[in-house]
Amino acid sequence: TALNEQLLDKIAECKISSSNKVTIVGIGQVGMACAFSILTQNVSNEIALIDVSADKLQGEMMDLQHGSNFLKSPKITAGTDYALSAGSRLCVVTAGVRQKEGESRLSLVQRNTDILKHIIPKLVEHSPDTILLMVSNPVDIMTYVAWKLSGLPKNRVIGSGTNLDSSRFRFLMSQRFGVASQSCHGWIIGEHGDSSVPVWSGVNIAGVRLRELNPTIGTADDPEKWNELHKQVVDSAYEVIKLKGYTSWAIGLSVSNLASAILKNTNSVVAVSTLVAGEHGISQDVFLSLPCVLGANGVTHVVKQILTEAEVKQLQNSANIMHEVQTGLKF
Ligand SMILES: NC(=O)c1ccc[n+]([C@@H]2O[C@H](COP(=O)([O-])OP(=O)(O)OC[C@H]3O[C@@H](n4cnc5c(N)ncnc54)[C@H](O)[C@@H]3O)[C@@H](O)[C@H]2O)c1
Ligand SMILES: O=C1N[C@](c2ccsc2)(c2cccc(Nc3ccc(F)cc3)n2)CC(O)=C1Sc1ccccc1Cl
Repeated sequence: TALNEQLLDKIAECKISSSNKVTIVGIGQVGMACAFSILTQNVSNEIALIDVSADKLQGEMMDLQHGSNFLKSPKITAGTDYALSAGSRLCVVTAGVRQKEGESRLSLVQRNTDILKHIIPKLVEHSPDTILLMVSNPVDIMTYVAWKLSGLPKNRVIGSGTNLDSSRFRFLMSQRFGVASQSCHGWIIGEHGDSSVPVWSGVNIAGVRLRELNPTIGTADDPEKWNELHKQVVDSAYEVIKLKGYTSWAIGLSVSNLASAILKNTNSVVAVSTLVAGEHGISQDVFLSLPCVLGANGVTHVVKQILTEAEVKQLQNSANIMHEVQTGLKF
């Protein structure tokens, strides 16, 4: 008899799938950092990789599989066929094309929209109950496009939004105070990237608001120039690109953290891009980041922050810009 039978007494069939399957579409720098973070942090042990380049898929799958001995028996599959994604609890989309030299933002958005037209419907076809987590840029617009293409309810279509912006902000805060980043509380909301909004009134350590200690914080006449912290969040993104050509580790860890909230139903409050129509006087169907309660059913609550008039104005301005770009898109 075969060695297998000599060694093992079969009791029952193995289950095909655990209940924590994650599909990652786009296995570039960001997609693979997401996969690696999710596996090494034991957020999931079932990952499907999907892309357009078959060789890269096979290579990345094999390379990850070879690390199985150091992980919790991961099941890693890879291919160009979306049937591989069937039964996913979460689908992370990092597929996209890079801005060409001198390419306009709108043309990049249309090219990335065209890519999503092929990706989103197939993900939903194979996993109708999935949650979509968009990372591709411009992420707030791509999350809106994914919501329209998927037909999923708004709680199950999420963008990584200002999650990375906020984590960079907290890191910079931790550097200035010499306190762990996880003990530095600060929320960046609104549009991901250059036009994000730091909510200075809420920046605190152990509940002690910096604004109460220094009422000029975040304004131009602050002698300690704390608004530099937000500017550094933006500048450091450009700095990393200049130095290594892309970003991967921080966004990978940020996505792994969001995946953990969803798969473990932790109901964590996180900054993510959600449909903000009805919040802070915004009426358009646009996705921007606010503090959201995130669990197994996606975004179940939005925290109603008390914002200054200036902060609300910035959000409404971003909403108008998003809306304008969205109406210019061909689906
Ligand atoms: N939201 C954020 O905070 C944040 C941070 C960093 C990067 N990003 C964005 O993430 C995206 C990916 O960045 P990257 O550095 O990994 O880029 P990359 O070029 O390294 O990877 C993109 C991947 O998408 C794949 N792809 C292209 N067309 C596809 C299709 N039709 N179907 C499936 N896969 C397809 C490519 O083959 C490639 O592997 C970019 O849009 C980038 O701007 C967002
Ligand atoms: O850390 C990054 N790197 C990117 C990047 C990664 C690979 S190539 C460029 C980056 C860095 C700097 C600018 C920028 N702009 C951009 C705008 C619209 C797009 F569709 C794509 C990119 N993007 C992508 C991105 O979103 C980030 S976070 C980021 C960017 C700008 C300001 C603040 C933050 Cl927190």
